[in-house]
Amino acid sequence: MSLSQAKVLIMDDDVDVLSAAKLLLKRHVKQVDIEKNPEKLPFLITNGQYDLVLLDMNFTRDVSSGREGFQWLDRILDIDPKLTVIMITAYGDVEMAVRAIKAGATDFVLKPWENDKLLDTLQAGLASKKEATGAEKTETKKTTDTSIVGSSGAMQQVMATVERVAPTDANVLILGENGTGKTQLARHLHQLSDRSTKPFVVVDLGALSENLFESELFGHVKGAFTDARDDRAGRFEEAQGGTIFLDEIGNLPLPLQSKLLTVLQERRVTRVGSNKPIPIDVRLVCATNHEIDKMVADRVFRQDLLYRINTIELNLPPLRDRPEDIEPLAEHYLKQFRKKYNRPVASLSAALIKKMEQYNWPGNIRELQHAIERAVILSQSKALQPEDLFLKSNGPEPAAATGFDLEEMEKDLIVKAMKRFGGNITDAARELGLSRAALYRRMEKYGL
Ligand SMILES: Nc1ncnc2c1ncn2[C@@H]1O[C@H](COP(=O)(O)OP(=O)(O)OP(=O)(O)O)[C@@H](O)[C@H]1O
Repeated sequence: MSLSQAKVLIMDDDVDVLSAAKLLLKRHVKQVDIEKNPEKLPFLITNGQYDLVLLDMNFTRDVSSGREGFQWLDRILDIDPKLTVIMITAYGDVEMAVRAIKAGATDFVLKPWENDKLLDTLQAGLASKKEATGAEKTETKKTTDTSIVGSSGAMQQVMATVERVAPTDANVLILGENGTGKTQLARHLHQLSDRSTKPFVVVDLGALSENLFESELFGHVKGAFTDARDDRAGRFEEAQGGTIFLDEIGNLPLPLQSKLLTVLQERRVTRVGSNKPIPIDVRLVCATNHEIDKMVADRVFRQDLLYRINTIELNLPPLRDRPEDIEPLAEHYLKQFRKKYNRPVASLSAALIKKMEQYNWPGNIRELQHAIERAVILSQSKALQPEDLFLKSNGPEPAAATGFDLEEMEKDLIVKAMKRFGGNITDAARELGLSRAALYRRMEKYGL
């Protein structure tokens, strides 16, 4: 849809913003209405009379968190999921803009805006929403992407082993730091196996409370404990014929380690509260980011269980040890997120690739994925630039930063407040609980 055909609603509690936007837009769109009170939103959009809503993130009642803006965004998309919603955010609030787009907003504009930029954003928003709704129908059937990106020497070795062992029923233990791709590799292994048409069941043992472990893994019968209102199959039974992936196996408490060992030896599970064993046919893949050998030496992990689960051991190296994989992974995510968020970013600049290769990626592939997602959402250029990529600082924190330096903290707060309010001294001072003069004095002191 072209902008000149669009009916637009602007929702902001600042009347100056409303009148400035209306003045600009009425020359470019078919209809423009303004509204100050967000409570009227549901009523206004229920009849589907608007093509686009320009929505403020920060209503006065909730100036800094944007929470109210998010609530209204949710509400709008509940009523009309196809509506194009463009968020208005204050300068310095990009974090919130990123969250809003992930939550379903089409795009955002920063306040104060440049008129041409605002018109471009609205036009692009209207065009992209249409494409997205068309694509939606074909996406629904899409299965999880199990491809493994990366062809460094280390990954080639891992992949060669995976291809060899996938068709067998050998138990596999995958070792690696958080975010190195252990779950992804387990999925891939399952896809390559003869069990690929059967279930792949993931159990995150790190996220289960200790008293739930047993019934989650092995199931329970009605009345086995207070909350057991019905018979329930455990995850092993769910995985029947397929693969069960036990993530964070290092978290399994010792008593359950012996139960798991028995299940693996006998290939049968017994639901909690029952005495009837059920035969199971599952392939077991486990993973951990703990030093499992050390856990055995410390007697917190049973050696005989380790022997059972690590018939084949795969080591996924951290990303910093395979820098050759960084660029292909970044390209992979660039394509994925460009499509998902309908962004015009086409490539990675050479300077950005260099910056990524020099970084140590403590969060590994997951961190890289999030960094590219954020950069794609925020970037204004065709090629992603180093400044588009927000990274935690390299290496450990300097020793001084571990203490509390009051002056540093004060300076930091002032910088943040000034950013948030786009350099507006009055607003920043109010947020900091200072008079304007006191804020000026401090800014001078810190050379800001
Ligand atoms: N080789 C790869 N190619 C493409 N994407 C990958 C690859 N490895 C991992 N990913 C993606 O990176 C993210 C993190 O991977 P995954 O969850 O498999 O890591 P993990 O090691 O299991 O993490 P954790 O230790 O926190 O459980 C996922 O979104 C996954 O799809």
